[in-house]
Amino acid sequence: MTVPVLDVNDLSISFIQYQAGMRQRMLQVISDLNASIQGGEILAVVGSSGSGKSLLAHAILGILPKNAFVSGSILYQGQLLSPERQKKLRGREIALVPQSVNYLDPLMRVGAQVRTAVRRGNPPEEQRKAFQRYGLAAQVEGLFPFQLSGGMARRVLVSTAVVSGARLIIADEPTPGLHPEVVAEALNHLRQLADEGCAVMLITHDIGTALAVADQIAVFYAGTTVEVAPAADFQGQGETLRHPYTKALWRSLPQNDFIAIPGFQPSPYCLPAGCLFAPRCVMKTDRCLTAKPGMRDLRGGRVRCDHAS
Ligand SMILES: Nc1ncnc2c1ncn2[C@@H]1O[C@H](COP(=O)(O)OP(=O)(O)OP(=O)(O)O)[C@@H](O)[C@H]1O
Ligand code: NI
Repeated sequence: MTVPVLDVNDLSISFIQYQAGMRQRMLQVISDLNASIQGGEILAVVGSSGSGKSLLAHAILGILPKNAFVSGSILYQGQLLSPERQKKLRGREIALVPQSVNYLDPLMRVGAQVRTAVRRGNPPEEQRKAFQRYGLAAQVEGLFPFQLSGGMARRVLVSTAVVSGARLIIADEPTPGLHPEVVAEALNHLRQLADEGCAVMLITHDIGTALAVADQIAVFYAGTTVEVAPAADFQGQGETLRHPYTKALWRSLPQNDFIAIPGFQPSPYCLPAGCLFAPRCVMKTDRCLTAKPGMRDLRGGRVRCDHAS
């Protein structure tokens, strides 16, 4: 088997919080999270707000806040991603396509910004090649970020990732608020990069977006991975899916049963003792309320549920 470009094993993240009287406590926000991406593959990370998607991206890039305490391991090309290695690879082999144009410097022309990201070759030449590839007219390089439309801004952001020559591309929520054509275009760009051999992590809360381009879907819930499934398993009534949450999420979509899952995702301040989904689960037993299920292989995917079959 080939070595995955990215391999996240049992990642946990806690924040040290100081309370009155110098007391401190650890707030666990990510628990035993797993994810892995091969070159040529798009892994979509799907989960509702607060499930830990952005924290995973920040942990990979090495840009977590200073009070974060991390355990578990993140391997890049089979080797541990130490803080030194993260610093060396960030913006070179590992690139972020950020959420919005706000990540661009508002006072710098976009062509110049993209040129500073070039790691190989002649910067103006590489920048122009990227703009041409993404259908940005030559005069766009002279514009400031506020002069770009939403679609142009996405193309500039993806150009920045491409000129860096990255092997691992992390795209955080590239879609909300964009026109459907722009969304489709942004997703196509990610697909092209994967087809050229990159490993792509697409972070989204929308399963529809994920299914449009991803090979694998990792479903996050309350800071952990409950399931990793091939995209093709999201079909019909969800019979081929593994975790009760994934099945319920799939059936809750408007195009399916459109029935919301009762209850709420627990906050890091009051996580359940056993399975994090147990309080909302129709399959729970007494054991689920006390014992945390591990992640296991099942039918070509992975699941964190003792009852899944
Ligand atoms: N610096 C921090 N200190 C304490 N808790 C934090 C910190 N940053 C994030 N969290 C908590 O960690 C959890 C995961 O946050 P994260 O931003 O990764 O969620 P997300 O899945 O990206 O959500 P969204 O879809 O809204 O972007 C949330 O409960 C959030 O409140
Ligand atoms: Ni986020």
